[in-house]
Amino acid sequence: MSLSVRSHVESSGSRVASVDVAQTLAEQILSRKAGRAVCAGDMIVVEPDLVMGHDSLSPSIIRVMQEQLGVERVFDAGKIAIVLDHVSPASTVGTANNQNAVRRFAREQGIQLFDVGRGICHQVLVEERLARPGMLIFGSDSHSCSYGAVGAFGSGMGTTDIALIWATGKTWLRVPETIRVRVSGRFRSGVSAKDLALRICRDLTIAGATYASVEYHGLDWLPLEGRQTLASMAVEIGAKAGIVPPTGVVAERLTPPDWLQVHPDATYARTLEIDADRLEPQVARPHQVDAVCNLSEVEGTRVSTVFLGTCTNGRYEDMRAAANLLSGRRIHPEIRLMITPASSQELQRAMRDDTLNTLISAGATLTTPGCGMCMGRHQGTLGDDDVCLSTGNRNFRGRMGAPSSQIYLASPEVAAATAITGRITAPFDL
Ligand SMILES: CC(C)[C@H](C(=O)O)[C@@H](O)C(=O)O
Ligand code: SF4
Repeated sequence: MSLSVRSHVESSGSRVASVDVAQTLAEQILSRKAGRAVCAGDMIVVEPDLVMGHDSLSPSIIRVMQEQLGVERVFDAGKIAIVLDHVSPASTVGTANNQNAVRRFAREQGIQLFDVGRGICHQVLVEERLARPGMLIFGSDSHSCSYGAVGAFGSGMGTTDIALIWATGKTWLRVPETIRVRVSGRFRSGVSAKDLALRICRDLTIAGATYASVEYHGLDWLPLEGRQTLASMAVEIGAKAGIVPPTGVVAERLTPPDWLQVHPDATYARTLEIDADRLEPQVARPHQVDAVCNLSEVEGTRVSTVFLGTCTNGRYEDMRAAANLLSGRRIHPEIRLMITPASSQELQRAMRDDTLNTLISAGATLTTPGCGMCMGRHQGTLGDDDVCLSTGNRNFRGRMGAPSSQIYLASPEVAAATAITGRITAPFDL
């Protein structure tokens, strides 16, 4: 790709590339961070705007930084956030000790810590407006692509890479190619952003966007929570990032920078077209996220547990959608309906109207905001032969507990309908 590039000096004095050719959103964000115009395939060294760590990996990140790299203090405490969300509150002595060590570290270093009960890292960073359009954000969690919901380039990294950023403030990456998903129309009643996310997994498959950035077009009307659902699942198709252009509600809430614009002439490796009008409820069967079919193909499958939660679908609107169906009804007597709000703020929103009361009156069990049973480590771990319908993003074998258990993934609407009948059920069939 040949570029015709102009460079200019911003008032701040830093040299920033401005480009005559159309760039993808990922190229625009990474050009700002690299200080020059970059395109897919370039190797760059960048200084991220924000680096997130959570209770699962922070203990080992701290060890690698201090013991292996020999660096005592983080590069800039103001650019780091730690969230205790994965097994929170702690369920074992080992977890409790690890979390206490992380608390001590955050206090000593002056790092902002979101403690037990505040919520899932990806939800908290958006609520706190720490994640904003145009930012480059890395997190010690594969679903850090979720920050694409607000027009940021978010990506997950492992312990060693995050430890290196905490120590030096820098990291390197290859600028990804971009795959465009172009959505037309709107969802009909009973269909939501989760069905779109699952449809994208079905069409692109788990390896279909390997190392790419995915741009979602045609969704200016989609509310923030729907964008979060969509962006959180970008990693399930192998993507490095998944970015929803910061238009509509996100533009109103977070004022994106002028330089971040969709350019229809940008180079896309591939374009996937989806008609939202014709989308049916989608379900991912065990044990792969792209084993997706129309709900009608698995309708009637017996389940023992329904889980409403996670960074993909644990927000107020998800609980509300479930409450609309559960209002005046009871869940099936052989079903456990576990509800784990994505954050304390989402829980409070559900308390302000009759959402929470409706869910609990229908027989749901409420747990502390956080990841809940998503990874099977507490608050509802599945036993042998349990069959769970989850609003989460992963259905790998044994993820939520026993290796012989099974996980189906679907929307909150399908979760509520299924909790009522005890079998996989479409929301409009009630
Ligand atoms: C524990 C963490 C490292 C993991 C991830 O990276 O995604 C978890 O959040 C998950 O959803 O599987
Ligand atoms: S809610 Fe689930 S998918 Fe999201 S960060 Fe937590 S464990 Fe990972």
